[in-house]
Amino acid sequence: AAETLGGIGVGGGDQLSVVMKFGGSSVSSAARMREVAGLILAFPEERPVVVLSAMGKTTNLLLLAGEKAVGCGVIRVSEIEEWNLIKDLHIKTVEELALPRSVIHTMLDELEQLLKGIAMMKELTLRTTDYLVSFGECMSTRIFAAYLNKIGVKARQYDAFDIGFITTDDFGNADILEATYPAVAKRLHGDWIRDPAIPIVTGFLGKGWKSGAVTTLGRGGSDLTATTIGKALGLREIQVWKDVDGVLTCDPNIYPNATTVPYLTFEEAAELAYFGAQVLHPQSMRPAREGDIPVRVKNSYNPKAPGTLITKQREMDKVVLTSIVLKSNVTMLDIVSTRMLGQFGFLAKVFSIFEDLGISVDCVATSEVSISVSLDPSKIWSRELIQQASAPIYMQNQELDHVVEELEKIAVVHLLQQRAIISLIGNVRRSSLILEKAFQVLRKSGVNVQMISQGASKVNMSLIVHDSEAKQCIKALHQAFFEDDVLTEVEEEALHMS
Ligand SMILES: Nc1ncnc2c1ncn2[C@@H]1O[C@H](COP(=O)(O)OP(=O)(O)O)[C@@H](O)[C@H]1O
Ligand SMILES: N[C@@H](CC(=O)OP(=O)(O)O)C(=O)O
Repeated sequence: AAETLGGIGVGGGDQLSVVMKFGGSSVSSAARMREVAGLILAFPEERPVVVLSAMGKTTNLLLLAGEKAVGCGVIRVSEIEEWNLIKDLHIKTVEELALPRSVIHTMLDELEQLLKGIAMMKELTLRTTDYLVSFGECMSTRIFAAYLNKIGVKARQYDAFDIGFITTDDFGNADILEATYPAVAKRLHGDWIRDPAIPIVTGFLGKGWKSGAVTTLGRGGSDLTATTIGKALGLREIQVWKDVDGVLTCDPNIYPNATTVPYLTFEEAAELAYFGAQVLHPQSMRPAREGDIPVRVKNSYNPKAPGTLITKQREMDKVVLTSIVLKSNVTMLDIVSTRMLGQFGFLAKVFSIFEDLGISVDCVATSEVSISVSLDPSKIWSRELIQQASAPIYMQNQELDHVVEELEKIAVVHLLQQRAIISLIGNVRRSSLILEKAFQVLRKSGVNVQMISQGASKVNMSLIVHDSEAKQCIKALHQAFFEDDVLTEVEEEALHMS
């Protein structure tokens, strides 16, 4: 028979049923942690695995503290502003939750030692950076598990790198390896059967299979931790709790009139994330799709809102456009063959150069003798964990110079910077309608589209414009597709035809 712990029914025989992931904004303070505990307890019929990100902006603060430690000297480490903010936030949270300081004391000591080590070595490798940022998730989960136990809800903290999250050794952007699924399932399920307690797992982290060192899954990687656990355990549902009402029709920071998209397919969500919507980690849909486990995006600040439900299929008949996504600071390359190689030899060579340099391409357009590509900004500087906008400009340029140098052996290359990709995620069966409307809007706004990429994906059409015009375009497109009540004739016709 199921015993009840603090309102959550946990019977040893029952399977874990859902994964609930809470992002940094959901657990940014003691008050928020209390609310999150309340949210978990509000579903007493569930047996959740909880995945947490670092509190608030801790990951950014750790990165900045590390950068400062490189240049400040051991003695001044204690004065690093970001280190003090991290320390104060975690100590304050522990105190406000009336927990003993010992919950995070060792972690804070180790973190200070690490910053001193960085200061002493005057260098911060990618491997050390991952170890450094891991303290964020290691602390938030320890605090939250201790709090649940204190209020009588049995919980057990886990570091993902100790329970089978095996990854490649690409520090800062590691990929999860297949061996992770059986290992994580065995550990979490086994512990649950033996001694039921809500697992509280660190998001974002893994263990490199060769190095044995802590790795991170790329910014926002806790979403991927959650879907990986969902697939590993074959759970009923994966919930990702954010600070917005779900996936929205566009980034609310760009245009506040964005509204919630109630349903998405895995494919739509993956494209949306890949093309830059910060709301989901680009790789996070893969395990959910493979395990066919629904993902629900919910707002921890507004739990009553229905959120977004992401599943394998959905009714597409009435769908025209679902969401508009912007990827800024994109670099384009126009590569015109010098005809030293035949056409297929030319294309093969261009892509082998990208492969050799580890550079990902987002959009591609070709003619007989030329090829235009846009380069994924986060991938060009993937070795830089801090978001690309703040990556040192010399580093960006060095990497680009290298690409151009290699390509110039077989082609004339024009580098076009400060471009933006506007991705229209929607029903590609209505591509003519979507493009007609989009081009009408852009023409009225006086914007010239520099490249179009459509066809490879069933749900996405991409337009490249100049960065300086992009936000204005998003606003105008949003108004035309989502705010004009009256369907235009052409839309009605298309809907009738379907
Ligand atoms: N299309 C979109 N839908 C929803 N949120 C978006 C979208 N594009 C960008 N965002 C931003 O993503 C944020 C949520 O993602 P993230 O910060 O990773 O959440 P968390 O840290 O809670 O996991 C939102 O606060 C919003 O500003
Ligand atoms: N803390 C990590 C991982 C993460 O997923 O965070 P969030 O869920 O707050 O986006 C980051 O900031 O990248």
